Amino acid sequence: MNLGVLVSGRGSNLQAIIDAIESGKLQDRISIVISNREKAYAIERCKKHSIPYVVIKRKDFPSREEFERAMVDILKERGVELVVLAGFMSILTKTFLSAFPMKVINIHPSLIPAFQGLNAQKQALEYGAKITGCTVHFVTEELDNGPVIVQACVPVLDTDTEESLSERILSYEHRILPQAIKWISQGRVKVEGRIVKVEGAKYGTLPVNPSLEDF
Ligand SMILES: Nc1nc2c(c(=O)[nH]1)N[C@@H](CN(C=O)c1ccc(C(=O)N[C@@H](CCC(=O)O)C(=O)O)cc1)CN2
Ligand SMILES: NCC(=O)N[C@@H]1O[C@H](COP(=O)([O-])[O-])[C@@H](O)[C@H]1O
Repeated sequence: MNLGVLVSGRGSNLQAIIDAIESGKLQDRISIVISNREKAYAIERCKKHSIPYVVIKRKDFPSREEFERAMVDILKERGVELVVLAGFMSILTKTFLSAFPMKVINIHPSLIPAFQGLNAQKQALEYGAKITGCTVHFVTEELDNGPVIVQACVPVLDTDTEESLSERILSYEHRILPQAIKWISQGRVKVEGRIVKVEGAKYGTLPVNPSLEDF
């Protein structure tokens, strides 16, 4: 599958995809990386791994619609079959999503629908949660509440700061995101309304549901 990865920041989830491809665990290829921030460290990762990238900034367009259309045009030109939001910090509208129906996935650092939006890790701490986690879901117009592909539970420690909890969650993000991409690439992810089933995957055992097979 041709992947298009959208980023805004450090790019550690992008790196997890790169590592999975370079190790042979993923047979897919990253056709293009789009960053909406010029100084995103994810861009340095693209340079290091010779991955095509482009910076497309919202402020360079008169409307959100034209911003999104510019991204769609590049992704279509590159023959992208699956769009992966890997720390992409802009809410997508129908303009973008209608161009890739049920072909956009996102990694979110909580067990959605809990703690949607920004700073999910901080929300969990402030709530006093003892368990949080991360989710890979299909992206819909609704924010952080699309059909769930896979979730991982992560404990919250009394001593946790936003940084320590974020790092613990990231260690699972870096596994469930490549795994979700692999399952989609294998054609095993079936969506019926809001229900997602991964054919042949083992459900019901934590901390990851369904159980990972490759990461
Ligand atoms: N239609 C959707 N778009 C996006 C989703 C989604 O589920 N549906 N997921 C997000 C990723 N995300 C959390 O996982 C997220 C990203 C950004 C925001 C947000 O409030 N963005 C602000 C700008 C914030 C900034 O620039 O710092 C905005 O777009 O106005 C919330 C959640 C990706 N898109
Ligand atoms: N609401 C979206 C959101 O909070 N996404 C989160 O941003 C981080 C990006 O890290 P990365 O740039 O190192 O992959 C990740 O923790 C991802 O789950």
